[in-house]
Amino acid sequence: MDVSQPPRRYNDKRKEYLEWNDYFMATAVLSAKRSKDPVTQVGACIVDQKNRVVAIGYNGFPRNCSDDEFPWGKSDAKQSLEHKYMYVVHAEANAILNSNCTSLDGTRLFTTLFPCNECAKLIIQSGIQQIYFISDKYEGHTATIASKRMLDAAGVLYSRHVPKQQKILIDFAEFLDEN
Ligand SMILES: Nc1ccn([C@H]2C[C@H](O)[C@@H](COP(=O)(O)O)O2)c(=O)n1
Repeated sequence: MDVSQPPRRYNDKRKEYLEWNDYFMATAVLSAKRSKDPVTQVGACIVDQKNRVVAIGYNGFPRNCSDDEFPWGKSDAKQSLEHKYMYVVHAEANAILNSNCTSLDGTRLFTTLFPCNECAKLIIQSGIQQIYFISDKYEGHTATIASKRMLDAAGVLYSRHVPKQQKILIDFAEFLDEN
């Protein structure tokens, strides 16, 4: 073998890189891993027209509202002060609030769960133009019907993300000192 020339494989572009949309949705999934919700962990990632990540968020209680004091339970009593829905900030809302840019006009939102009606209001008002989602588990629920009604009226596109790579492993050891 001609040792002066590295094996061909090191001369060519790596081929197993993440496609853009898988990269952005994986960022949303990773963000969801920060959620303390025992039932549903949601992550969101907002991307601008130059494929820059400008915001990420996950579902959780507001700042200074302790995850160990506020309730993570859920009950049928919609107005109960003892269930999470009264307090949790949705992942999409957190992403919008966390954005590091002055305007979200023309951006895309990658979210692990289809936005509810309250998030749809924020998405529309913030100028987000397209939504990619993984789960629509609340399809047919009132909040989702209202969400889609507003998104359709406002011309915000939404579609289910179809991953090129079904699984992405994060193994920190892979980045240890080169062997
Ligand atoms: N579009 C949404 C909808 C819900 N969430 C959050 C709110 C809760 O923490 C959780 C849902 O809990 P479940 O009803 O499944 O027990 O997901 C969100 O972040 N974005």
